[in-house]
Amino acid sequence: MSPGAPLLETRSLTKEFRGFKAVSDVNLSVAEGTIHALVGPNGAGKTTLFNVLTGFLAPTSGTILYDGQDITGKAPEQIAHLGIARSFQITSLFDHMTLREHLELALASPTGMGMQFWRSIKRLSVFRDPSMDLLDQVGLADRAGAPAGSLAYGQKRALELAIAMALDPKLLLLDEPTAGMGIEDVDRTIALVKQISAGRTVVFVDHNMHVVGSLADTVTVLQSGQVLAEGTYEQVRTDERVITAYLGASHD
Ligand SMILES: Nc1ncnc2c1ncn2[C@@H]1O[C@H](COP(=O)(O)OP(=O)(O)OP(=O)(O)O)[C@@H](O)[C@H]1O
Repeated sequence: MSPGAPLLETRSLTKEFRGFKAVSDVNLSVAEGTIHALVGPNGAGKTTLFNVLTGFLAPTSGTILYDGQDITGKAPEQIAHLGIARSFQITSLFDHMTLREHLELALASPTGMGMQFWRSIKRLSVFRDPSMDLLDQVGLADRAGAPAGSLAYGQKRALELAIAMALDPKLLLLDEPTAGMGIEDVDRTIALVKQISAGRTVVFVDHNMHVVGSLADTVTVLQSGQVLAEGTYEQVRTDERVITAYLGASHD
């Protein structure tokens, strides 16, 4: 695949809920090796689009192409196996498990060992070094033996990023990576996403325009399920249609 070719594409992608089009005729093209932001006022369809892209929801119509392959309608596990990882807006950690155990389990899952977790806990030790590498990448190596429940909020989100990285994904989807963070954690997360995006393609949703402006090569603005505008952050920021959409909607 040539550099800059689309790694992820959607064609006329539509998701209806009882006739209501939450995602409507979306043609998205995410170039390989880029960081691509999805923004839009509340209810624009960003989360629904993420859920469809990752197989958590089946589209009503349209096509999703990943690396030239039609992945429309595939299950989340199948999509994950193709190298697409997703971090969630809502935290999914186990408070009593240590950071290293979270990573060991995540690394074991793609091998199938995760299914036999309780029987094979000793065998998970083969994942100790790679777990430490991942924790190191997100600045949490010194907390490896601590229970996840003891982490501060920003550290929990960093741990979730490390878990998403355990798949060594080609495409990383981040759902509001800075939601609920204070400015220091936001800036640390921006730096972290930049660092882990090397050699990967990243699609993220975020309401924080500082984050979008700092990270995104391309920004797609959604409104009422449709693509309203697309371009660099500077281009969409000054687009009259985008300004009107944001002024006319409540957002956080
Ligand atoms: N399961 C569902 N059933 C019915 N309607 C839904 C469902 N999920 C989402 N919707 C509707 O689809 C529209 C898009 O919602 P979605 O959560 O995708 O927007 P969003 O852009 O992610 O918003 P936010 O920024 O608030 O997270 C909204 O009007 C929402 O009420």
